[in-house]
Parts: sequence; C-alpha cells; structure tokens
Amino acid sequence: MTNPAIVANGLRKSYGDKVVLDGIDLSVPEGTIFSLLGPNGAGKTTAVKILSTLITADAGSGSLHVAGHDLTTEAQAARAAIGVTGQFSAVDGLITGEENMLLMADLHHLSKSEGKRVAAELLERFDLVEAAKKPASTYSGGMKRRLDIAMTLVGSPRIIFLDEPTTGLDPRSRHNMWGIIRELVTDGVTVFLTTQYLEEADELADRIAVLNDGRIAAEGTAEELKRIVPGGHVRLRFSDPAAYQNAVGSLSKATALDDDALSLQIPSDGSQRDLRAVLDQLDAAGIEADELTVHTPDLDDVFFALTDSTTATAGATVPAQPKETVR
Ligand SMILES: Nc1ncnc2c1ncn2[C@@H]1O[C@H](COP(=O)(O)OP(=O)(O)OP(=O)(O)O)[C@@H](O)[C@H]1O
Repeated sequence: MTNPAIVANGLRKSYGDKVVLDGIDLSVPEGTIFSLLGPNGAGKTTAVKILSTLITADAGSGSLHVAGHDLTTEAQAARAAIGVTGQFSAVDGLITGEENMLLMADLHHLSKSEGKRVAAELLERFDLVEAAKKPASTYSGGMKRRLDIAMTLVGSPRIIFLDEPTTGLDPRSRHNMWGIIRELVTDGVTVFLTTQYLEEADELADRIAVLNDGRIAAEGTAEELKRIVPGGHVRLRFSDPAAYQNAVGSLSKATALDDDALSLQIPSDGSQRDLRAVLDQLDAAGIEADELTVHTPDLDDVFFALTDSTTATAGATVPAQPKETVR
C-alpha cells in the first residue's frame, strides 16, 4: 500500500465571520490524482493555499500532513516537496520562456550548468523549444500553462497542486494538458487538482471530493459518485404514434412520457443484466422503438445533486433529476 502524500483532518478556515472550510478530512495516496470539485467560492483555492503552505489553517484545525511533514511545525520541509501552479501564474511575460526556466533554476539553487540542462530538458518535454527564445507574453494560453508547469517541475516536486490548470484552454490544449498530468503521475508524482470541468475530473482523477458549504459532501471514485445519483434510464423514441401508444400501454414502468416527441423512459441502472431485462420486456410486448438510448448519470448530475444548497447535506444521497446525457 502506498503512503498518503496529503492528509488533512478537520481542516478549518474562516475569514472574519465567514466559515470557508468547516472541518475537511482528506487523504491522498502517493502517485495518484485527487480532484477537489465545488461551486465558485466553495473554498477550493483556499484549501490548495493551505495545503501548499501559502496561508495557514485556523488554530482549531486538526492535523495536516503533506509529504509526511506536519504543516504547523515543518512547513518548510513540506514546501520543499511541493510545486504549485495556479490561477496566478508564475510566468513573467517580459522575459523569454528559457529565461523564466533559468530564473526558476536559480531559485532552486541549481548550478549554472545543471540549471541549463534541466531547463533544456523540460522545454523539450513540454514542446517549447521553438518558443524558448521568445518573450513569454507572446505565448498562447496553452503554451503559458505548459511553461508554468515546466517551471514548477524544475524543483522536482513529489506533490503538485494544480489549481484549475485548463481553465480557458481550447479543447486540444486541454487534452494536451491531460496528457501532461497523466505523465506526471506515471513518474510517481501526486497531483492535487481543482477544476471547473467535471469531465476533467472524470478523465483524470483516481478520487474526487465534492466541496459544498464548507464540507465534503461526497468523496469517492467517479464511478462511486455516479452511483449515488439516481436517474439512469433507457429512452425509447418512436416515429409511429400508434407504436408509441402501444408502448405506453404495455410498459407499466414508463416515465417521462412525451406525447409530442413520441418518447418515454424506462428506469434502468444501465448494467448489462438490466438492459437485457428491458429488451426482453420490449420483445415480449412486441415493441420496436425507432431509437433506443441508454442514459447513465454523469458527474454533472452528481455535482448538481450535491451542491444544490437547498437539498444537500453532508455525505447524504440526494435525489436529482439528471439532465439528458447520451452515453
Ligand atoms: N483573503 C480573503 N479574505 C476574505 N475572504 C476570502 C479570502 N479569500 C477567499 N475568501 C472567500 O472565501 C470563499 C472561498 O474562496 P475560494 O477562492 O477558496 O473559492 P473557490 O472554491 O476556489 O472558488 P472559485 O471556483 O471561484 O475559484 C469565497 O467566499 C471568498 O470570497
């Protein structure tokens, strides 16, 4: 079993009267990707700032350990093991990509020759060799993010905090960044990721926590989280009104009847066994739909269910009406 790279017990943070983090528990195993999700203002950046030692937690917090170091007594040692790239990029636009890298190497007290070697290696790895001699201000958003991560890696951190690393990137640059993040983990690095894109967490994260109202509303793998949200179904659509009416009459479990679209839904968890039962039922009733689609809850459904402030309670399973998502 791997050791936890990040452990938080009872993490608390308030600004004045405003409780931002109200006793958060987290444990992130080494060499995995952990994603913290939550609506705007939920406290994700605050959690990242505390765990990466940029700000301190409130005095009433429980224990916080990063890379095995206690953040209250050994923040310096924890800092040496981590890298942070966030919404506030460290990239200086006035100097070239290469100069940014060499500056970072200086900050990490690498010798001139070692600094040059590491900078060249990382510029190559992040496909920035051609742009290396140009001012960083001329880089595209995707290139700036790549340079930012390359700069973070100069210090060979074992744990990297990525605060919304793909916000504002086009789909191709986002996919490139996902490749980079996966590669980091292959090398044994632990990644703590915040993102506004649930698809990104779904793609990358080993475990996901949803932050809401200062607490973790749910935590698990993407699959585990999806299972707590009901609403999976098979949707049948007909072109012949008589066939549609026949289906409505024969399928006692049919819901969401839509007489205009000639469509209906049959609740289903989307499993092979359940789908077989649904198909057997259709065959037995002589029903032939023109279109049959299987809908399973996605992370968007989980997010909406757990972060609806009128219904969400910590750790609870919350009923939701998932939106239409064809898988
Ligand atoms: N220095 C500060 N002083 C006072 N309030 C603050 C401070 N920093 C953050 N907050 C408040 O704490 C709450 C959480 O902010 P935080 O930036 O951590 O949220 P977030 O989940 O990262 O949001 P977003 O997705 O919008 O980036 C917000 O209500 C914010 O206004």
